[in-house]
Amino acid sequence: METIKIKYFTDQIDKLEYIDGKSDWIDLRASEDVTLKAGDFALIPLGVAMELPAGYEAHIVPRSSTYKNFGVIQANHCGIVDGSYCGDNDMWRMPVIAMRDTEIHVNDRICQFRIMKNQPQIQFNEVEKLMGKDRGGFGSTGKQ
Ligand SMILES: O=c1ccn([C@H]2C[C@H](O)[C@@H](COP(=O)(O)OP(=O)(O)OP(=O)(O)O)O2)c(=O)[nH]1
Repeated sequence: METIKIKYFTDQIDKLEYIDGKSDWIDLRASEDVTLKAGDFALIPLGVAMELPAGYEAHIVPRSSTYKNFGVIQANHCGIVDGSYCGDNDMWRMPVIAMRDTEIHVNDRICQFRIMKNQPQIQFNEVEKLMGKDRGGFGSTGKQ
């Protein structure tokens, strides 16, 4: 079990909940009404700031139903919340592009997140040649 210190910027959204059993991703809610025209970009405020456990970051992605329900695509595809994003004003946001005219209402569950362990420290060791066999890529194994 890990503990996350959380600050809510509004009492208009339900508290975040870890639900055991179904999916361990945690839904995030819009903390304001947002009206968008097709093609608009917006940073949807998620109404929370958190201090993650040491050595963790968080990944934010859409819910499976986000596009169907709201007609928006997450502009950065996967949001990365660094552990250092833990100040009193570091509210989480979801960057979106509207594909149709749409309304997102306060307290709508718009995306989801999980925490992930930071990768180990990495140093790059430059070489002239790699000894592995070329694998090919980008369709090299065909279609079927
Ligand atoms: O979908 C996201 C992505 C990021 N963040 C917050 C947390 C993250 O730690 C911070 C900065 O993100 P990142 O470093 O990926 O963005 P940047 O474009 O490099 O901005 P910066 O200049 O703030 O580093 O913004 C969000 O709230 N939602």
